[in-house]
Amino acid sequence: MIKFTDISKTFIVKKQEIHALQHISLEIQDGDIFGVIGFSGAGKSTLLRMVNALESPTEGTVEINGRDINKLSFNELRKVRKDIGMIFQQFNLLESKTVYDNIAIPLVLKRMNKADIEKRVSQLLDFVELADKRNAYPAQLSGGQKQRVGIARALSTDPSILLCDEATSALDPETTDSILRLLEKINKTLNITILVVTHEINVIQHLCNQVAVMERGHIVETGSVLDVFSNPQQNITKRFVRNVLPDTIPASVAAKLKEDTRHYKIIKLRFLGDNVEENILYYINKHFSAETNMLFASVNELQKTVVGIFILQIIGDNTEFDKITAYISEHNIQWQEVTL
Ligand SMILES: Nc1ncnc2c1ncn2[C@@H]1O[C@H](COP(=O)(O)OP(=O)(O)OP(=O)(O)O)[C@@H](O)[C@H]1O
Repeated sequence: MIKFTDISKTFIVKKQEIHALQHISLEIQDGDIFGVIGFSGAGKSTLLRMVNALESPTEGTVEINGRDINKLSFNELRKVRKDIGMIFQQFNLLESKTVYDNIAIPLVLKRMNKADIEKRVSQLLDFVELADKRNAYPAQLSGGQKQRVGIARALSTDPSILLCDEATSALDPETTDSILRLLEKINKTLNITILVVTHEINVIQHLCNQVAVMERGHIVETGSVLDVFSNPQQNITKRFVRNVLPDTIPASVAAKLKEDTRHYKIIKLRFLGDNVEENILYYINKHFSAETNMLFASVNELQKTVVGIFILQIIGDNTEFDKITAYISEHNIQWQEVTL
């Protein structure tokens, strides 16, 4: 487990204090794919770099499997670092070395013998599906292939934790997808805990099971991806989530509604899992004296669970509206009134 307890980090630049992290407490369980999302400057990389002690906190503690990594001796820290792989947005490969040699670097530094290095690098090349690029140089590779080399290098020492700093931000959507599938395979088949920092919500959506949202050095919201995405609380979270799970009335529909002179209210419904299959709209139309009009609908899948968002105009008086919303609540469907 990785445990941050009340972490703060202040940088001092030209006598000015920069509060990069403020009172962060977070637990990342073994086996998690944990995503930290935030805009540029939120403090994500600083937080990530605390895990392998590339940054040390001004206050607070970082523990890995119960050991405070800032209290380790030099040799102990070296050992812990071997258990933590890291990949980067710009891949950080040595241009003058072949793919094989880049992957072998940590093993050479570890003084592994040549035959064992050969065996391990060959395994890794197969794992990241780059066996045919063994003798190529980084300049001859695509971005996705370079990141695969970075991943193989990070896995060479057989770590139990992998840190990913904007690992797909330099890649096109299709290549991003293939790297996300590879990271998922690493988590599932090698049982490696993955900590991802990103500003791309689709990375969290398609890869992570847990998420923390960072804003100006603080964690403002955290939880399972399903919980946070299906019911975001903070404005920044809503902004991110809206990009992958839209939940707003299209502008042209809103303009028409403004001209509607009938008495109506608007509600947003969020369905999770099996709830989606219930034909609630049919029931409302049949049993209440109100007319419903679907203004917006989206159905997506998150963590293998279906998430539906419907926005309904309910035309009728307030008594019927109250009955309808009571009925919806009874069915454990989240709803909220929406104003234009
Ligand atoms: N070594 C440093 N010295 C001084 N200030 C720093 C240092 N590292 C980070 N900062 C500052 O700390 C804040 C958080 O930076 P950090 O890189 O962690 O954010 P981020 O969320 O990862 O953003 P980005 O995605 O743009 O890297 C920023 O204001 C940054 O300028």
